[in-house]
Amino acid sequence: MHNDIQEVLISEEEIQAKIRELGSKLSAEYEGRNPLVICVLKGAFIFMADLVKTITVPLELDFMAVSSYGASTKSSGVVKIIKDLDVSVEGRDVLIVEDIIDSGLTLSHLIEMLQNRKAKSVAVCTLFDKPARRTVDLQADYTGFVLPDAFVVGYGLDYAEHYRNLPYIGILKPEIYSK
Ligand SMILES: O=P(O)(O)OC[C@H]1O[C@H](OP(=O)(O)OP(=O)(O)O)[C@H](O)[C@@H]1O
Ligand code: HPA
Ligand SMILES: [Mg+2]
Repeated sequence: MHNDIQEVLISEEEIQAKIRELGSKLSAEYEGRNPLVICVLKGAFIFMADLVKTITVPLELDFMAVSSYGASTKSSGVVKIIKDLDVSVEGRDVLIVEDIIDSGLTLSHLIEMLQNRKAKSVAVCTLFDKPARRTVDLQADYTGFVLPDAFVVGYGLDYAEHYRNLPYIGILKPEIYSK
């Protein structure tokens, strides 16, 4: 285990098993529909890579980079688009892939934007959800794990850009935040 981690919440094996489950649900749902799968960078990059390998229907993918946390454990409330999509979503079945839903601000902003751009359907698949922290009314269509109200890192999730490469989800030692 990484020296800065106090506790592993979800192991690598549990994450991978859950992703296979999500992949088979999504494969059934999107049969014959050629979805456009959108990865919300940076956090969702590992989940996206593992998830699409478990989806068996033809699909296309694209990437968007947004940021609302910066080097903080609290959302700024302002969702900044750092990189927009390369392709049009008009008339497409869009599946947004997120690592985590916390306040819900990032996703509610994205969903509204994709609907304004006339996507045919917009669904959300998130690996982690912290419903206790929601400030807007939002629910994912597919959820991997429900988490307690604690700041977590690993499997794509960062604290000040670190720990994204950990293959599990963990809680940082408190002294790391106060450095
Ligand atoms: O529901 P919310 O409160 O909006 O929080 C969730 C969002 O916050 C994180 O991204 P962040 O802004 O930290 O960017 P990153 O993915 O580049 O780390 C995470 O990856 C989600 O996109
Ligand atoms: O718990 C979290 N960890 C890392 N990034 C985040 N963005 C929203 N919630 C979190
Ligand atoms: Mg972040």
